[in-house]
Amino acid sequence: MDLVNHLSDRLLFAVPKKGRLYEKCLSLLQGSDIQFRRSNRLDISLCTNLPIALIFLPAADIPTFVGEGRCALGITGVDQVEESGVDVELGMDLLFGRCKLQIQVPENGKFKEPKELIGKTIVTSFVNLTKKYFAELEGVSVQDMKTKVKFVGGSVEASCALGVGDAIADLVESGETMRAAGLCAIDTVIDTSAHLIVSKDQTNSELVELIKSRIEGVLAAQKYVLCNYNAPRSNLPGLLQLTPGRRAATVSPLEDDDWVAVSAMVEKKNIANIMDGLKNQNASDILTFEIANCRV
Ligand SMILES: Nc1ncnc2c1ncn2[C@@H]1O[C@H](COP(=O)(O)OP(=O)(O)OP(=O)(O)O)[C@@H](O)[C@H]1O
Ligand SMILES: O=P(O)(O)OC[C@H]1O[C@H](OP(=O)(O)OP(=O)(O)O)[C@H](O)[C@@H]1O
Repeated sequence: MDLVNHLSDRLLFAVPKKGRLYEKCLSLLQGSDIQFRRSNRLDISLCTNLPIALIFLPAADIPTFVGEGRCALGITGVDQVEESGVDVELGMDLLFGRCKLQIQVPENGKFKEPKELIGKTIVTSFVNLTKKYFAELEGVSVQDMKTKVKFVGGSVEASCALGVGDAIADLVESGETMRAAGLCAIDTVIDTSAHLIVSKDQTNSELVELIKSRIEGVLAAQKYVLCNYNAPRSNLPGLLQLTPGRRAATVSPLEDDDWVAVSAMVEKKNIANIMDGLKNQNASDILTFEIANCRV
């Protein structure tokens, strides 16, 4: 099929083709019912149920494609957006791919503070962010700074041991890679997480809003459970303080006038404590349900 000729009337949505964000993006697309089949080795997939084409790109290239208006939407890390310096709208924090770009030095080496690295060589995949950081540290423009910033495309953590640089600027999530390489962080350049990014030139706001609303629904379904219980009417004010719901709890009458049924969305991470509190205030038949999907 001549794919390119099928793109003109579709919204182009750039998603990472591999790496740390890939699996989470696929499950977000699945939860949003954006259906597609990805053919082997092909980086463009036409959606079968919406006028969208998914463009699979390296996470680092997505800001450029969206920033230049070639793709209306994209998913990538804020670190990549800041590194590219493009003007895109940060549409939504997707709450995964959370990590920090940090300045790291050999653990038992001579450098303890960022200022001691002025004039030294820093190795990174984030050349622009690292230059900006050191230019600010030196109090000069990027052109006039003394610190040298060297690009490598991956395995940045090996650079100090191999003598390629004095320090590195690299992403840290659990800290395992850094510790295994005998490095420690002495400062954070930027905190990052995956975001939905939106082109300022996009022309299909209706479809963009539909996709945003579906993704918001997937995120809310991950964050909340539905909690149902029966409550003595007299205890309702105290019980509703525990389960106020996202907007408000649903309270329905029961055959027994002294009791009501309550249904509310509750944050998953608090559910055990909330159920204990409901029980202490004489609620009964307390049930919680996973939310498969929702619109919020
Ligand atoms: N350890 C991590 N934990 C969480 N998010 C990360 C981590 N490493 C990278 N990311 C996020 O994922 C984005 C893409 O990084 P990744 O290393 O997967 O890129 P890649 O170069 O496309 O893939 P690969 O490393 O497989 O070649 C980063 O810009 C960052 O936002
Ligand atoms: O703090 P941690 O949980 O150990 O994660 C940090 C590591 O993850 C990223 O690399 P990745 O493994 O994606 O491969 P790369 O080095 O090829 O970029 C990053 O560049 C670090 O090396």
